[in-house]
Amino acid sequence: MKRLALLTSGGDAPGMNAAIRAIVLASHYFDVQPLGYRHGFNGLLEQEYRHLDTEDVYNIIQRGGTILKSARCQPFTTQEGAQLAARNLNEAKVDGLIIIGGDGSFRGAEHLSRYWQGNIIGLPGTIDNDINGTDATIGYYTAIDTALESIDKVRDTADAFERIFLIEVMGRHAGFIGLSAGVCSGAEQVLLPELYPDGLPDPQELADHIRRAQKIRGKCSYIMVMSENIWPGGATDLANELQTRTGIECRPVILGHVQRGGSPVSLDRMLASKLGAYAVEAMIAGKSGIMIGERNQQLVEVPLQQSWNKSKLLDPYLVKIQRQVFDLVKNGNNY
Ligand SMILES: Nc1ncnc2c1ncn2[C@@H]1O[C@H](COP(=O)(O)OP(=O)(O)OP(=O)(O)O)[C@@H](O)[C@H]1O
Ligand SMILES: O=P(O)(O)OC[C@H]1O[C@](O)(CO)[C@@H](O)[C@@H]1O
Repeated sequence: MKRLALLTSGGDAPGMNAAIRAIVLASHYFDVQPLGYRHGFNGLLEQEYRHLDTEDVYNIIQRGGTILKSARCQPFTTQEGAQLAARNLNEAKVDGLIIIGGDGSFRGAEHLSRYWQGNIIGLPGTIDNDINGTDATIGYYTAIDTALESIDKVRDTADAFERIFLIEVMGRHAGFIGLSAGVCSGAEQVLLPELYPDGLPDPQELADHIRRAQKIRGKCSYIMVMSENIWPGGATDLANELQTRTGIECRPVILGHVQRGGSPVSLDRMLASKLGAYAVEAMIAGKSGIMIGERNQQLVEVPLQQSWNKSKLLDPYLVKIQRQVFDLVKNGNNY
């Protein structure tokens, strides 16, 4: 292993820079030359890369985003795209490629491996935490805290005005951010894709829950945390629907891309640092076709396909306590 390349792909996530830093420092430590490709898989198609020195990763561990930039790349998904990427990697004399991204990026890794003989290792980097085989993904913990900071603030004003708020968080297909932010903010209701596998939540049930809260507690604040995509038209349309059904004002708040930014929290920096350094060691040991993850504080090597061919499950105990034990409205409690 003489020359190792790395790129960040898909939605950026806080901690990607910490992973880049770990890979670059470990590469230099083990006498391997690191190349950084920019703009995800686009960089492979455009030969947009440069050598990374230790000074390139100085002072980035605390920064959100990714110094290599990230992107989605449709042309890469074709046979011609992957063949071009393979040719370019060979031309740049790259022996191994580390891809930091989500499950889509890992599918891209598999696609590339059909045309390129070099070693490929994935590092789970996405705020969604929807990658099977690792307890957490780089960026997830920061996204929860970012969402929480906003939800706590909304609660203050909701409490003062005794209002109903629907707060939309990220996670198109996965409710990890929604569940964690809901539990940690003491939300009265959480709407997550995993809870409604066969369709939409019943708006009448949701309206009844709000009405019952007010019957038990009197006029009061009420927070519903919902994953994006759970309702057509999102929080705005659902707020309108529930306002019509309850006759009570319901306000939407869409947190959006703020959840992707910011300085990574310590857990994300730690995870990224471990996974990044280990990925280099695994490369040098000749490993390929794997994702490096962490389970029960142990580093694990997971075949890339396993990272997406099985859905990662929400913590069932957390779901249970949120929906049963903590549902004071359903339990008829006025606190
Ligand atoms: N089935 C596939 N075959 C080949 N390449 C793919 C495939 N799926 C995704 N990719 C490549 O990976 C890129 C990133 O994938 P995607 O947009 O799904 O993000 P991701 O890595 O899942 O991250 P996140 O979920 O955090 O946004 C795509 O733009 C595409 O270039
Ligand atoms: O920024 P984009 O391309 O609209 O992607 C948004 C999606 O990316 C994610 O932030 C994951 O990175 C999802 O939670 C969200 O649905």
